[in-house]
Amino acid sequence: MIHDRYQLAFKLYPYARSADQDADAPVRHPVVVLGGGPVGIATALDLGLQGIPVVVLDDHEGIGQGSRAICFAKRSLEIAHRYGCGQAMLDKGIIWNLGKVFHDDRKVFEFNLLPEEGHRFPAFINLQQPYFERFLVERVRQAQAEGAPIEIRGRNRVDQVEVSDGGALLTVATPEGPYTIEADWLIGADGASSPLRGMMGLDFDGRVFEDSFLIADIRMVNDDFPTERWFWFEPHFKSGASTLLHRQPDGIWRVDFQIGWDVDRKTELQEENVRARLDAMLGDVEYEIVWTSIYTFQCRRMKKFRHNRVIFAGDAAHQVSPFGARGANSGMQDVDNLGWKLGAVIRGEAPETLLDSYDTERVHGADENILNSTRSTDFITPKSKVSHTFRNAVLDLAETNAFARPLVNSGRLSVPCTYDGSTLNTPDALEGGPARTRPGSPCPDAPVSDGFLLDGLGHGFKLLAVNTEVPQGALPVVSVSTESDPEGALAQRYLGDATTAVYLIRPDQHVAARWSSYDAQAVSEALSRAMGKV
Ligand SMILES: O=C(O)CCc1cccc(O)c1
Repeated sequence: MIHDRYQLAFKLYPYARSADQDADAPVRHPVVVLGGGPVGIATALDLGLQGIPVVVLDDHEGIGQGSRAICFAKRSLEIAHRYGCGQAMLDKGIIWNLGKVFHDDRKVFEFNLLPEEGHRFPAFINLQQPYFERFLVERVRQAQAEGAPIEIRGRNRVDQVEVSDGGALLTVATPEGPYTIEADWLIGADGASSPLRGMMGLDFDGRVFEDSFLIADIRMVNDDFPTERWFWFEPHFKSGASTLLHRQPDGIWRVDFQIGWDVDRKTELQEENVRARLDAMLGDVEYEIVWTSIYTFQCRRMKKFRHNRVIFAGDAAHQVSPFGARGANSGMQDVDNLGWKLGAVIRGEAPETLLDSYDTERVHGADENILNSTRSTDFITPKSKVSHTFRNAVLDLAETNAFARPLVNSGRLSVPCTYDGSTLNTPDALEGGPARTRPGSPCPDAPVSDGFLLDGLGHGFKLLAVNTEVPQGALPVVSVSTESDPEGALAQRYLGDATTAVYLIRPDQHVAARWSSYDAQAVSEALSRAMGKV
């Protein structure tokens, strides 16, 4: 029997009997993904679009209710765009770049997350997680129709895993009884409480935060709040020790109230108690409560994300607080990193050890997210009288003194990390090159003659030639000229003080190497290193 753990927002992959259930012996698949959330489906899309057969197993038949993650960062949209569904997300989402911070009844300061032009995507969109997931699944359906070997099996719950050097044997429960399948590679994208992690006896290291937040998603018409992120420390309306406000599509607003550790959840979630907080905040405004929930959080990660042929991604591997929106967004960066590496290993183009770099690079990313998340949580919820006094002094100072503003931390919002020190990087050889595009960096977008740079980079290794000639050879070349960008964004992001540049770009659009001119031997060595062959 398979019980629902939650209600569905969209039923997208109803149970259907698979031929594997009637096979005499367990059928073997190159990749099995556990979990049909954003990370699992994006992994399937990434691999399926490379032509690698993937089976996704999920114990539900679609996407769970509740808006949950609502802030999707520029990098997630760029990744989704490469998969073919970023524009649909952008069209539905609420675009925002600006954040405002308040203390009591005063505005302390505001910040712009994307203070420069020349990017296809904004710093953030707000979009309910069910929509984000639905766009991914709809793209899977389209890709399947075009021949991508992706299968999503709803109401398939993995109850047992036997891991071996060559992969894993899975026992899968279905409404028609259990069956077994084998996987060369098993991806654990089964969420924060990952049953796979439990079955393998693996655990987390990290910190539990003793505080609770009440989420209320409400439908209201209120143009007094613009499309910005508003964060109040100790708000004058006293609905919580802090309060966060975001606008979502469909006239919905997300309010997070910090309500303390020692709370009775049932009482707090009673409608009259939720309304009391909202009324104090909103005054004489009509609204309808759409969804409420209480969350606590932890900042933690698994020691290792790769366990031979089993690889963990997203919340199954690492968790942070919601502040900074680093949860779902870092999961998308995991997929971006894993997809091309696993594809190259399965095709026999790279050694299996390339996947160790997934571990080191994404552990590095998780540590950066955990550090940021921990710092913002400590600032939002000071743990002693002294730190509370210090925190409020910083807020007071920041109101009139710009130097204090970087110390205010209501959540540092998600940006992709730079893989400094990665063994896949070749030492920087572009004299005068900008720091933001040093080896290991995610490529910033830029305007080019026919649109945006990242569209041209697409998937697969590329050579990016800026103001110079590179012969077509083993790698596709993307040639751009700063003449086509009178505003100078391309030059600023990719040349700095140099006049010409050649970049080796990885399939996840991170810089692997850069030089001032083309040198076939140097490119060939850098490519080998980026494929984990050196
Ligand atoms: O603005 C932020 O820092 C994140 C907002 C957010 C993200 C996910 C859930 C949630 O309740 C708030």
